[in-house]
Amino acid sequence: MPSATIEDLLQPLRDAPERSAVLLDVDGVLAPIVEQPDDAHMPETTRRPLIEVARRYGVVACVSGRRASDARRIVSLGSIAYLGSHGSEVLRPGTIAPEMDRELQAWTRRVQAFAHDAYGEKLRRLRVRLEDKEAIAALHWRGTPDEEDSRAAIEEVAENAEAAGFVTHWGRKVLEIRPPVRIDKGAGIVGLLHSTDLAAAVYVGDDVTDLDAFRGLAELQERGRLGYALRVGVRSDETPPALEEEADTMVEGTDGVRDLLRALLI
Ligand SMILES: O=P(O)(O)OC[C@H]1O[C@H](O[C@H]2O[C@H](CO)[C@@H](O)[C@H](O)[C@H]2O)[C@H](O)[C@@H](O)[C@@H]1O
Repeated sequence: MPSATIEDLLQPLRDAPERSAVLLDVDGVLAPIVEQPDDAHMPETTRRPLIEVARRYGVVACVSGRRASDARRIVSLGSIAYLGSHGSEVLRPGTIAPEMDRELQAWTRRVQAFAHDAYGEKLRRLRVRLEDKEAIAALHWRGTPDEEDSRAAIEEVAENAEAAGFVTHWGRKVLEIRPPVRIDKGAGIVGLLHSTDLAAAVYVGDDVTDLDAFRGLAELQERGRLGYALRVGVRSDETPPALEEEADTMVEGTDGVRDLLRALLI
């Protein structure tokens, strides 16, 4: 039996667009991975079908590890929702101020103080970059002169962070130092969609944090809020094995995502 094409898998969404949700991760999905997080951008060839998808489908949202406002800056579309800080923040369509999880917000000063102390001479010399996401601090080593040494130095920081009671999370050449509160893209999605009645939804992601989002779709199905769910992984040279295992299908890089958006419009 030939395996189903992406068009076949998207058919339940295309059959009922106004009762379907299109949920997209940002970095590595809509925006190609680049060395400097500030340089990330979404190509115009992806932006065009995304605008049309936002017009046609009932719910369209970006679900990112970045601050919600930062995700919106990159995608630059005001008519859709943004779930930031891995689902802990929501920026609703047309609004300016994001709603942030209060428990998470209460940790901001403690996380920033730890990150300030940890980001010392050694990490600066290795050219590791610190990204301040308020209640989450991220240390990036992509493109540093010695990525191996940088990662080793960051591993020490991770040990200290755990010992100090924070939670650490490894992503694509990035360590996140997080408060010990639940941070989960799946919970964010369930929060956004818990009162809807959706025929179908697709989630597209490229990293381990997106597995929670896959599980969020399953939770909505269990609660009777969602019919058909499609989990799409985006392949790269950094694909975590668990993503391939849990995805219903894989597409090739950000070009594959652009093609998926186009296929939603056929
Ligand atoms: O959930 P996402 O939208 O995929 O966000 C995950 C992280 O994305 C960013 O870091 C990643 O992309 C950078 C730009 O391409 C790249 O330089 C870095 O190596 C990647 O880890 C962002 O900076 C993080 O805050 C997000 O958590």
